[in-house]
Amino acid sequence: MSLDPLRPDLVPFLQEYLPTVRSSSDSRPFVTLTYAQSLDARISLGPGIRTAISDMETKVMTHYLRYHHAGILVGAGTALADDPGLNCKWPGRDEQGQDNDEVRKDEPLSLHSPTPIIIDPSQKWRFTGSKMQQLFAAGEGKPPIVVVERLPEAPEKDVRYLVASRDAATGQFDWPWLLGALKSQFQLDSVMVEGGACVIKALLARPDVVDSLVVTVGSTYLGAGGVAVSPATPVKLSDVSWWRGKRDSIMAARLTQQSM
Ligand SMILES: NC(=O)c1ccc[n+]([C@@H]2O[C@H](COP(=O)([O-])OP(=O)(O)OC[C@H]3O[C@@H](n4cnc5c(N)ncnc54)[C@H](O)[C@@H]3O)[C@@H](O)[C@H]2O)c1
Ligand SMILES: Nc1nc(=O)c(N)c(NC[C@H](O)[C@H](O)[C@H](O)COP(=O)(O)O)[nH]1
Repeated sequence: MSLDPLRPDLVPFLQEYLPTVRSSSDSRPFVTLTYAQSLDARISLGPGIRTAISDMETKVMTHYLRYHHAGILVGAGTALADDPGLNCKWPGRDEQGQDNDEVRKDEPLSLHSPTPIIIDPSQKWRFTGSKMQQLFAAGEGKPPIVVVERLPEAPEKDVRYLVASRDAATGQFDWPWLLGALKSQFQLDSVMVEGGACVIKALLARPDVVDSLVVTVGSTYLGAGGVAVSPATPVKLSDVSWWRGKRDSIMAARLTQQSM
């Protein structure tokens, strides 16, 4: 499936939320948390159900964001439910370094696609047979880094593994450690987090590791059976901007450290 051109006003709208070069002494990558939700704050029709919320205009925007990140991270729940490709289909930048829909037609899509990162402690997802593997084989995407609790006895071909530490309090992988390892061991200086619910909820509470938040709001209700993304406690935002498309709107913002 090919994409429509990017709506030009999305370029200035997103500019201040895109990854900036972080100082080499920074221990973690630039992190953008991004997802699409319905008007009733659902991200899918139900657990494990792949649900299109974004329309073409905002889908292109997601690929534009992918173009600007070195890594793209999802939880195992999303990898299993959606079988995502996680590549970048958006064209690229011209010789002047300007974002441009008309360039890069002849380059392989893998060149500017981010590296997929799957958080899969108990290794339920398989690269073998996935859409991601098909894209990699066709030169249209990169192979993944899978974040695991221990190395598998039979590692999958082309997969790189990151063995992660669990946070003593939550039993979950520790985000600052994990992000730091993606930078120090895999040289990823920017990571776009695409979900799903478990990952989004956890990171909405982490202004210490999230630099930008980009939420697409689709003009649809998914109903009470849908998977909600309400964080455990209130979250305050700053630097809020809205973009309005034909059907969807996009909010870009930053999480704040302030208490309510
Ligand atoms: N609308 C959107 O933008 C969007 C985006 C992504 C996913 N989705 C939807 O979300 C649903 C999946 O959500 P979900 O919450 O089940 O899955 P998820 O993708 O958040 O994955 C959850 C799993 O990831 C692992 N995990 C995540 N963080 C971890 C951590 N810190 N430490 C250890 N393990 C960790 C665990 O195995 C956990 O069970 C699907 O229906 C999918 O279609 C929607
Ligand atoms: N922006 C956005 N709008 C949506 O309507 C939707 N369902 C997702 N979901 C994000 C999740 O990561 C999906 O798995 C990927 O969007 C799969 O995308 P690709 O296979 O790479 O095209 N994201």
